[in-house]
Amino acid sequence: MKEKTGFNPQSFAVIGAGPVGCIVAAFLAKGGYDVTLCDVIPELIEPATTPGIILEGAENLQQAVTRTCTNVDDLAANPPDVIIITVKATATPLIASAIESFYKEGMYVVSWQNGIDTELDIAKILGKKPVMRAVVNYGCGLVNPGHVRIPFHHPPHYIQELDPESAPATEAIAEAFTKSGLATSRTDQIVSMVWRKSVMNASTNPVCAVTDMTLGEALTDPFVSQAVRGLVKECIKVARGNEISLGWDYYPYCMEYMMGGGAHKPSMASDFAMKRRTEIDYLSGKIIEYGEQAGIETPCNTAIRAYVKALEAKF
Ligand SMILES: NC(=O)C1=CN([C@@H]2O[C@H](COP(=O)(O)OP(=O)(O)OC[C@H]3O[C@@H](n4cnc5c(N)ncnc54)[C@H](OP(=O)(O)O)[C@@H]3O)[C@@H](O)[C@H]2O)C=CC1
Ligand SMILES: CC(C)(CO)C(=O)C(=O)O
Repeated sequence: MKEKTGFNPQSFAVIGAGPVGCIVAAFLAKGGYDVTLCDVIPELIEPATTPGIILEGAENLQQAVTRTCTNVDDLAANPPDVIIITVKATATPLIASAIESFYKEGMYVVSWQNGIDTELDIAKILGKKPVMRAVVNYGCGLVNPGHVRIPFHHPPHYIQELDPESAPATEAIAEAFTKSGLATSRTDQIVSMVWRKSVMNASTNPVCAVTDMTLGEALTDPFVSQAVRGLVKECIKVARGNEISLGWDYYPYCMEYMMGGGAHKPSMASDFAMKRRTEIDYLSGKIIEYGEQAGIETPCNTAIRAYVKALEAKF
């Protein structure tokens, strides 16, 4: 069952019971898989077994998971075939370290997150072989613990392994997701896919966080929308400077995708509302870092990162 060519995942652990993790856990459980949902906050996982996770909006479903736990170390007793990481990017290294204590050959770990290079944080600890990166194409928020509102869902989601030898396992995991109702495709262009999503996140998440605006409001406000467009153009320059292909039609695609977000407040706005650390280092921070690498100035990203960091410091 765990051989390279015959990987057939049956058990999944989802780490993080925020809206993104609840969606993954509910779909995989509906697909008939053994699903453990893990979160450090007991109240967030409590409803996941009874009455079950509730999804509403672009997807409508009520589904119980197999079990829950409050500590990644609890997974050691019965290690799952696949671990899906659905926490904010800043928590990834800590989780990878916890997984290391019970990791064994044949287990796979997926970064189902936003942000640039999150998968490298995992690979630094576990090596490349078990690590996969995904690009998530839904917008969501928690109404209550275990109750998720999904304003939009644009399948498919994308996934790729870091080590080419793990490609058959990626195919098997994508198939399990797809069979469960979350259409997911294996790609060999994950870096481009991550950047296509991250340019949107870097251009809107911090702006919506500091202005407390929805995507629709930020993109239609005469002044704020100029800031967003400036960020998008700067991020595109940085991608090009690093020879990362976004596709010839990227600018209109990206503006349309973000406008389609309408009344959704990006996840960084929820972080501000809850006074939590944000993913700014994995969005604007990475754009600035890659800009420096290619000799491209990034004044828009540098400014928005400064505002987010200054406000974050007050939490
Ligand atoms: N919300 C959205 O619309 C979308 C979000 N994304 C991305 O998906 C990822 C997850 O997002 P989201 O669900 O909004 O995140 P949330 O922060 O709402 O949920 C993550 C949960 O994981 C918990 N957690 C943190 N560390 C651990 C740990 N060591 N063990 C167990 N649980 C832990 C967090 O607790 P605590 O709060 O205490 O840290 C939190 O409850 C992010 O990268 C986000 O950018 C992608 C697409 C859409
Ligand atoms: C806004 C959205 C849904 C897509 O850009 C997102 O990824 C987030 O909320 O972090």
